Amino acid sequence: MSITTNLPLSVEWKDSYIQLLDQQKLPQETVFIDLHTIHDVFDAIVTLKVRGAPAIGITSAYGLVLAANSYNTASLAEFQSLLRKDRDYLATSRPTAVNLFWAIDRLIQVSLQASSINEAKTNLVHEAIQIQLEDEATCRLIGEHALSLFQKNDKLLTICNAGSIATARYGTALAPFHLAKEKNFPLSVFACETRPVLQGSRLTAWELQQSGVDVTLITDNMAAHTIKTKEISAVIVGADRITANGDTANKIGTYGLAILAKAFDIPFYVAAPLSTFDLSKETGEEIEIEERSPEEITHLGGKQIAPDGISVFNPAFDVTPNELITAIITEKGIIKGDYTKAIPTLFKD
Ligand SMILES: CSC[C@@H](O)[C@@H](O)C(=O)COP(=O)(O)O
Repeated sequence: MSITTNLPLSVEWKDSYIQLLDQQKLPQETVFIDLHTIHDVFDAIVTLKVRGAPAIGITSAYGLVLAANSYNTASLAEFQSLLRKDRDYLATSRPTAVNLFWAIDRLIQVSLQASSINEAKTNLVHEAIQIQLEDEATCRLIGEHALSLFQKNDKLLTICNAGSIATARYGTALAPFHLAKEKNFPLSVFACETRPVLQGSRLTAWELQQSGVDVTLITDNMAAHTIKTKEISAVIVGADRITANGDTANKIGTYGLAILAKAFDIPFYVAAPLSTFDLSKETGEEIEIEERSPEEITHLGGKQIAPDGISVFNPAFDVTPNELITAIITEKGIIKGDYTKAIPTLFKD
């Protein structure tokens, strides 16, 4: 597999601990932090030091490995029960991205199949590494499929950071840009800054600039004007959870872009791995939307920008209804039309 970018890995297993790219410090500083306990992992997820659905999944899987390696019990049943408790603890870190639950449940299954504690510990670390390796291959395939939808010199619009640092590598919505660079295929992208915590300006602008991709930063309220005046050909976004009917939760602001895409009659694409689908939920109504602290809105860079005591509503995600989604791009190919019928075909071998 060829590697397109020199971007650092956002998550790396270092035999006895996790090395994490601190995404809160970007773009000013490229700082790595070491996570030694499941509590370090919980804190890193809650404080967005690691964010992006697949990266949260990978990190939480390694978090369970850290937990498992710390248990001091001779009983396999007790080991499994401790791991289940720690799984439940990590599950309370952030509710919306299903990749978190998907990854930690994979590790629980592995622990239940083991016949000794040593076997469980070995298999758990192998499974976590496997999740990360699979995600890299998956994201590259998503990038190839996405690129097949674009023409030379297309200008796209995106929001948040669904990039290399939100995944094992390449990203989902940003994968076609990394691949286009590798293939000398001219593409450009406008990145919405993504209030309130600026994943677009801090992370996407940084990541694509590092990779030499033609990226232009705009504020979120410039999207309609930009689509019109810059002749944007399509919008492409990532996803945190896709339900059985194709409704898609992603970063707050995504729904608005989907409505704009319809108004301008341009395609609206969602790029996501199969690990982001939640077939236990029929529609987006059932997705829990994380609400985060008011300070993310009332403060910017540590400075207060709103009056004391103001009421704040701070949902971190919104749900785009399936009828606004032109196609969903996955590692298994591109689906469109009746998602309730198309999505199950992705899960057939
Ligand atoms: C490939 S990442 C896809 C999504 O997780 C991404 O678009 C997103 O909404 C991330 O939100 P965040 O709050 O930064 O974790």
